[in-house]
Amino acid sequence: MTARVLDGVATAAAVKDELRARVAALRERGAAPGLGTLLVGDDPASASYVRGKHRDCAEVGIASIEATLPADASQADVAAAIAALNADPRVTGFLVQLPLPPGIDERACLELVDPAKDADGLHPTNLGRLVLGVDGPIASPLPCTPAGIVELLARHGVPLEGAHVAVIGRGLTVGRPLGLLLTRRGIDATVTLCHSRTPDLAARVREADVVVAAVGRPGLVRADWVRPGAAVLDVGITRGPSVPGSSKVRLLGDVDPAVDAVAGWRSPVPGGVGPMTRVMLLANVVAMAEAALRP
Ligand SMILES: Nc1nc(=O)c2c([nH]1)NC[C@@H]1CN(c3ccc(C(=O)N[C@@H](CCC(=O)O)C(=O)O)cc3)C=[N+]21
Ligand SMILES: [Mg+2]
Repeated sequence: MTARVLDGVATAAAVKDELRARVAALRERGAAPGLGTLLVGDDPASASYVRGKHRDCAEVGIASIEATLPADASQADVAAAIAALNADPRVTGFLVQLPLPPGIDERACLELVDPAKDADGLHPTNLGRLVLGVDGPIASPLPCTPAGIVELLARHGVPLEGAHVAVIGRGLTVGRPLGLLLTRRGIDATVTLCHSRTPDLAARVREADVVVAAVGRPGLVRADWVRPGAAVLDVGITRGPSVPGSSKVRLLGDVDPAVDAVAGWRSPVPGGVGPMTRVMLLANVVAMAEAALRP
């Protein structure tokens, strides 16, 4: 067997087409959506992700507003930049690119974002709404990677209702909110949320119809861990050694490529969950701009 590909590039393109029409409708009503980004410091991977987000915005007609601060910015500097984005009428949604430099309190910064402009869905109010399972008075933004994973599976016809999902990783942006999303009424998966202290991780993965690996350890999920036919989603991205004779670095996922011989579905790295994460950010910005028009 060779696993079928959960194609994040094609799926994100289809979602973008739908968003383009909604953006055009918003513009006609004088409510042009705008994404703000705050990048602190000069980590090359973070800078490249932020550039990618602005490129995505241009593709669907969303304005983008870039704020940057130097690596030695203080907590007060970051707080002031967040306050400016909260107040900027061009910005209908924004994100603070993570990770922030050492010495900056990430959680404190996330709490300063206006929940109605929280494009990442990581403000405690929005995470709380995810726990409660309600859509608030504003369209509650969902964390982008979990939302992208659910969308990627749905658009390939992989069922979640009644499925047993093993999520590996309990981080703020992926594992923890994904567990909450998958167990919502209407999605109805059963979730085992695994982490670095889970005894016998291989056995937990073997029980799963759907496996999501979000750890950042290359090749962690091995072929003999995977139930034949399972869907395996790879969220890990580790920059490996450069490709010989090229300036390009190899991107390594958390899933051993040998899993392809066993799994029914697999999302690749690159080209799987990453593009879906990016497009769900756009979807949040559009939904928040639409919500801002409602009385
Ligand atoms: N506030 C905040 N929100 C985030 O959503 C956020 C963040 N901070 N910090 C970093 C992580 C990481 N992340 C990725 C998004 C897209 C790709 C992506 O498109 N990856 C390409 C490969 C791109 C490459 O690395 O060369 C792919 O998988 O095909 C990867 C990683 C969002 N994050
Ligand atoms: Mg189990």
